[in-house]
Amino acid sequence: MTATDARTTPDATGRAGGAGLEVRDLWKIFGPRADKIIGTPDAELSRADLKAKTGCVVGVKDVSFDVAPGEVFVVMGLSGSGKSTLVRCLTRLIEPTHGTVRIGDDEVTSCSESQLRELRRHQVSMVFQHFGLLPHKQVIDNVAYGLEVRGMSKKERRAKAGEVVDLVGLSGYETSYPDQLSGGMQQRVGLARALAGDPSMLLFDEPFSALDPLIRRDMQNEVIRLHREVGKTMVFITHDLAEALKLGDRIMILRDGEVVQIGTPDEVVGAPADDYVADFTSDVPRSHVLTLKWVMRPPRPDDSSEGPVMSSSTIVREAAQAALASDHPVRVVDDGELVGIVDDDAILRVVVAEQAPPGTGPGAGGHR
Ligand SMILES: Nc1ncnc2c1ncn2[C@@H]1O[C@H](COP(=O)(O)OP(=O)(O)OP(=O)(O)O)[C@@H](O)[C@H]1O
Repeated sequence: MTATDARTTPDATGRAGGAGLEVRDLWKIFGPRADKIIGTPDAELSRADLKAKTGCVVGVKDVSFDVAPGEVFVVMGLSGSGKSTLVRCLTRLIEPTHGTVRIGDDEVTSCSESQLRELRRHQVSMVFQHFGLLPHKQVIDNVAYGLEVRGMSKKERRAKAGEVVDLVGLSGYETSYPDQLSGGMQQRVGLARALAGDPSMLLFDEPFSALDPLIRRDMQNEVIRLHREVGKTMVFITHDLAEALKLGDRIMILRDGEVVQIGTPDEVVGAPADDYVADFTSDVPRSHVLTLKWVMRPPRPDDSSEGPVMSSSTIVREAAQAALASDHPVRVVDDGELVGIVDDDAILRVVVAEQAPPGTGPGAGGHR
């Protein structure tokens, strides 16, 4: 998902698709002498034991991951798992206790204060749950605010803001004030404001959790559409698995500040790393997420060569109709090579499992 659009201008690095992110050995421990804990046996204590012994709380514990330019990377976990702390450490709104963060060519963890300001103004934008709009400014000026801070002329910034207002579907509301807009529309202003400066990365911290379910769905679709149009790298925090599965190219699941699993949606659902992830994913309609890769079997010499041909990344639900309508099993072909066969009953097992009690269907354990 790295499409670009004529409206997108290249970022500071000359790319339109966004910057990559590299996080290594990142820790955030809140409390007294937190930096003395890393590397000692105390660092291995559970969160509760460490708090009891030292008064310190582990927010993020030894987290490493990479996000590719243009990727949508979702960070998911229950309340208190460290999502907000992690995302704030990426631009040092919270100072990490240990570890390195690189965004594009910048090593964030060794930037000076002025370099950090530049990075936050030009490279990385954040969208929060609380929109943080300026109530006395019109939509257009809220969107243009970051450009104003950068010193762009009024004419130029209004022109740029007009473009992104259009991009997020708010044309006609340029002169409205935030309190005249619904929650969903206010969050569109938040999105437009984040996009206005052509950042190479967008960080979303539970931006839609306060919205009604239907509006929330619209906004998720909006993010998918915007991503197709502008192709920015996105790191999206949520505690909602359905949102994570819908938006993420990959998902990182946190528990008590630690990484439990990093994988594509079908990997997280098809091969949960442990019971914690399995519990999370047990209610997911598997046919909506699992791909043929998870249900195919190796080809046999006596298999029919007349079945419908599909790639292993086809979602089971999308394959079901053609597969069940055919008298021959599906031939799974990747790059011209026959890699597997999907029989009707493999499809039915997934579909029927959706009616079964959670956790009892195929794939509820860890098959890979
Ligand atoms: N300033 C702070 N001082 C001490 N502990 C903190 C501080 N900020 C966060 N924590 C603790 O760090 C842990 C991770 O919190 P964090 O807010 O990052 O989790 P979260 O996954 O974002 O949760 P939520 O979804 O509720 O926002 C929690 O145990 C929290 O109590």
